[in-house]
Amino acid sequence: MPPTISQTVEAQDLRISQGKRQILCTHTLGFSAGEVWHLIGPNGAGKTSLLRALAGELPFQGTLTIAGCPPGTLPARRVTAFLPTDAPLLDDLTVAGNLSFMAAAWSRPLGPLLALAGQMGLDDWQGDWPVTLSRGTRQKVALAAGLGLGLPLTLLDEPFATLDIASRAVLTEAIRARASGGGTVIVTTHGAELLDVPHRRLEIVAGRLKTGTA
Ligand SMILES: Nc1ncnc2c1ncn2[C@@H]1O[C@H](COP(=O)(O)OP(=O)(O)OP(=O)(O)O)[C@@H](O)[C@H]1O
Repeated sequence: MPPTISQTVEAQDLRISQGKRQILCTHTLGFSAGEVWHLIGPNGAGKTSLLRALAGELPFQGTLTIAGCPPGTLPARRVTAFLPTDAPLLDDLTVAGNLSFMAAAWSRPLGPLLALAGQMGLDDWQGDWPVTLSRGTRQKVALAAGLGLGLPLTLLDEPFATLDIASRAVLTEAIRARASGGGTVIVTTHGAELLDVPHRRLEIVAGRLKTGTA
């Protein structure tokens, strides 16, 4: 089982840049177990950049820790699922192979990944190769894998964007369930998809992160 973590993310004097331009800063920030955060802001505000910094894919200045460890280090990666838009799949494995690989790589049971895949209508696609799938279907595979792992920190970048209506409902429920199970979930959307999920707001305003209630 992944460790239970009460304070999943902590940041102090965090500054994130793209090239030479600082795009985001915050004095202090903390995300705890069981919380869903809706990360919002206009196009280009820095939402993806923040998620990439949390996932260890973008350098930053200041202090940022995931479960007490710097992003990108092995202990932090073991507890983080990052689902970017167009999340990559392993193209030389079938859909079923991708799900099995993810479960094995994270030492997690395969059942929840398969269950979520089934709820998203992927049962008929298990033997297919990712390269033959539509963008939305690929995204479903990635979401089933990422959320099915049940890791302490789940980062979802516009996860609803390519999903059909039925799968949007499945995803909403999976986000709610992940938080109920003690996970921290950070979700970017430009819409009101999280209306039915208890959550807090994390807004980027003029390059600064502001927290609030939904
Ligand atoms: N690889 C890059 N090199 C240079 N600048 C970049 C790069 N990626 C993003 N940026 C810039 O960083 C800023 C923040 O981009 P980011 O993708 O984080 O915004 P976002 O809030 O996720 O936007 P959107 O809602 O459009 O997805 C933008 O001004 C963007 O132009």
